[in-house]
Amino acid sequence: MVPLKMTEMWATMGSTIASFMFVWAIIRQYCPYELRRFFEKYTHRLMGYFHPYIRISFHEFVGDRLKRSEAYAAVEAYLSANTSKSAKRLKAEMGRDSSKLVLTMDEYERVTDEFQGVKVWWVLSKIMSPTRSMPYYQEQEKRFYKLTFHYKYRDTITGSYLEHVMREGKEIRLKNRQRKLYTNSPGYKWPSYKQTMWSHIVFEHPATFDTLAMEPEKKKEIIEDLLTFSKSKDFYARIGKAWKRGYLLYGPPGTGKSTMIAAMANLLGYDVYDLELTAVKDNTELRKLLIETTCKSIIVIEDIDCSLDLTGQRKKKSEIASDDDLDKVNADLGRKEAKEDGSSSSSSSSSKVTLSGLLNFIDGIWSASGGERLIVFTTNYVEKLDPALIRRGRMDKHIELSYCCFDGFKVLAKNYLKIETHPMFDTIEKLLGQIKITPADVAENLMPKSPMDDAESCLSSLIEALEEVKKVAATTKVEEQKQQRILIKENGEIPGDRDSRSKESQPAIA
Ligand SMILES: Nc1ncnc2c1ncn2[C@@H]1O[C@H](COP(=O)(O)OP(=O)(O)OP(=O)(O)O)[C@@H](O)[C@H]1O
Ligand SMILES: [Mg+2]
Repeated sequence: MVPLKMTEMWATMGSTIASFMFVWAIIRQYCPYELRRFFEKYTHRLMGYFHPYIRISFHEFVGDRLKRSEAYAAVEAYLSANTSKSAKRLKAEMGRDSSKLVLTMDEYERVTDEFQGVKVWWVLSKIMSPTRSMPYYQEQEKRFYKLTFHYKYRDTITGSYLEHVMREGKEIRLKNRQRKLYTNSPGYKWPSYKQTMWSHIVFEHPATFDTLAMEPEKKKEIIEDLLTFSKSKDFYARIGKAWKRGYLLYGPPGTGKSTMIAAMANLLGYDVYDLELTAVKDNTELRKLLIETTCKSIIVIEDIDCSLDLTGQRKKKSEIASDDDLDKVNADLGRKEAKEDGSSSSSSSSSKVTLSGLLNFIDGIWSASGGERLIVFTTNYVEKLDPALIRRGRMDKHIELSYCCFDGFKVLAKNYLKIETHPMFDTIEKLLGQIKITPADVAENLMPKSPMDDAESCLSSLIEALEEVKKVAATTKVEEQKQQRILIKENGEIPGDRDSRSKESQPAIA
């Protein structure tokens, strides 16, 4: 036999492939679905003998097509983030929240990925398949990602690589999702057929830690604490503790407690559940609300001191007990109330949520479901709260939001006026050292009141306001001293500190 020359060999191979492709194209076009599947099945089997590669498919819809496959969505997110730079044909779609354009690889585009030195290939393909539900024969597109790799790396790819793709893909999806602000407020009554007890809107608060006015070291410490928490899944599992953390934010009105919650949610990419405690019927409903919260969320109870008469419940018991017995009563109270399950309700509110119900909500067995949750309480009067409610372990971190310091002012000046330094800053620093003014008041004075207002006029208006506060505070102090002298003269009585709390929230000389 005369050996074939190279060029002839290539030509023979080329024509064989071309004829095969031609036959395949005719089969695809004209053959019924069953015959095509049959042909495909045996071609794949035949190819398997010569082809040392393994393929794994991730179909978009599995089974009845009602729900998109989680695995497919994770692969899509992973590839969109990791390989969209190398893909040459991309598909652009608005994200589910219609806020930004998402680029994913186009159909039949093939991209390469590398994991621990092993190369793999991904292709987005589609097949036509008949739908069963239709009364007449109809074909529908079924998309799937196909992963190809050499059979030598089977264990690595089916094990750690796919685990890595799923984990990263899920994380990317969580990060890109539209975040939500939930409420259980009665204003948002849910219809009886609705499954969930929470109503929600899109969470779009612009506050960040960069725009928050507070001492830089304190800010840094809080950010680090939050980031450490969000990365500590394994740590919490190891020490046998539910993956959640409690924050108590306290301080006078207008010092940035609510703003900080928004900044926390934006830093970690969490949803926010704003729990209106007075709208919760009883402990059972509170537990239901808790179960319905998802992971990666912040559960907020604002103004916890006003939410329920929690301290009142304890005072009634304490009236019949001596001071020494008080601690014991307090310790037993939780257990008793748990048994009563709401019967010892607060008289001042229609809500039957008890202190023990709330304590259970924070760290009972149910609170562990879901994981990765922050519980944040805010209050203007930390001293009014029951110690059991805010003890470490329940409220792990206590953060005081206080009056505006010079560092805080500089953050506000940068946000509002876009300036980092100005000759008037010295006067402002001196005045801020002498008086107490909230960041909310400083911010209000830095806000331009007309289009003509520039940085200088805003700073002047702030200095005027600070001078005014200083004058009022000085007059108040003189008045108080006069009152004190009169009382001492009349009764020899040294005035107690009963008014000190109301003075706290007033502007005063520091
Ligand atoms: N520390 C801060 N940094 C930046 N802006 C602040 C700060 N504190 C207050 N503000 C401004 O003041 C407004 C009111 O602040 P915020 O609602 O966070 O106060 P709050 O402490 O929650 O008050 P309240 O105790 O009355 O609920 C905010 O919209 C924000 O613009
Ligand atoms: Mg607030």
